Amino acid sequence: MQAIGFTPQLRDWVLENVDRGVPPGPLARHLAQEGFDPQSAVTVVETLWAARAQGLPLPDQAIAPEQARAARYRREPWRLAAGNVIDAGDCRVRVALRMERPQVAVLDGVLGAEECVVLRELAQPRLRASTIMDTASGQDVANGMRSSEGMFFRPLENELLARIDRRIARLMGLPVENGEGLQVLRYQAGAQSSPHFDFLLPTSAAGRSSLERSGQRVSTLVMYLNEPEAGGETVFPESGLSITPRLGSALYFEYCNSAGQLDPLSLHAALPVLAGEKWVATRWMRQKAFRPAG
Ligand SMILES: O=C(O)CCC(=O)C(=O)O
Ligand SMILES: [Fe+2]
Repeated sequence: MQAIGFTPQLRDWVLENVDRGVPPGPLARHLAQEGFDPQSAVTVVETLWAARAQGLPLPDQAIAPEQARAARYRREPWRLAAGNVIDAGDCRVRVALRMERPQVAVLDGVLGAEECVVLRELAQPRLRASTIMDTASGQDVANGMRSSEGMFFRPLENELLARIDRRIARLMGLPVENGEGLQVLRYQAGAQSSPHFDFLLPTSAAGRSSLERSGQRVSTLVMYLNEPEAGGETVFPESGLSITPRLGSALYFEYCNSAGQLDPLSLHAALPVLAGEKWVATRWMRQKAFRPAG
């Protein structure tokens, strides 16, 4: 492979879109539609995106083969325990599926049916329209990206949460302290969440200060607290993987390796609920102990 050159205009256009939160896959496909060689488009976009997302020096004018190689996400061994059945301390979790890239596992029996009921009941009176962090202002804003309602539990808020926190930490192979407060989301019919990454981008002051306090998010556990009658799958559009919500099961995925590289294939979305409701509880794990803002 030879170095791939690009104009300052192209570079600015890519970076503007990256800073607005547009993922690299769609950006590269857009360039290919505009006549750019498809493979070169992927290399340019992914290398610029990786540098921006990790706050590294940005390539100027051209990308050498070794720069492109260095920027490519290197998958590492699972933080999730090996085997078909994982000892999570107070329960045994069965592995239903493992995928290499994006690094995804589907886990059965993470929560009991009764625990799902109690989490939904505790969360229900505290639900508010979900917010996302606006990449430009760093403010939490209600947004069409996520049409669910949500709430956060405080860490170790009660005995049930403490027990679940310990179980999840053991499962995810990281200390309890690295977990953000458990988030519960309810999607009513029609609600969805658009394709997004769970890791934080240092493109806003709030993103940078959160990264400084607690390090990057490295892995996610989405626990399904009920089963919608239709729709509501969690999908990874770059690989065509779709996970159907099942009561007490969970979707686990990793996207930040020990070098701080971020996996662009971890882009994911929640498809619209077509009938019934969908409830999930999400745990995001950080590189370091989680310290909230303020
Ligand atoms: O609700 C889902 O299926 C996905 C939730 C999600 O992506 C998140 O909470 O970050
Ligand atoms: Fe997510």
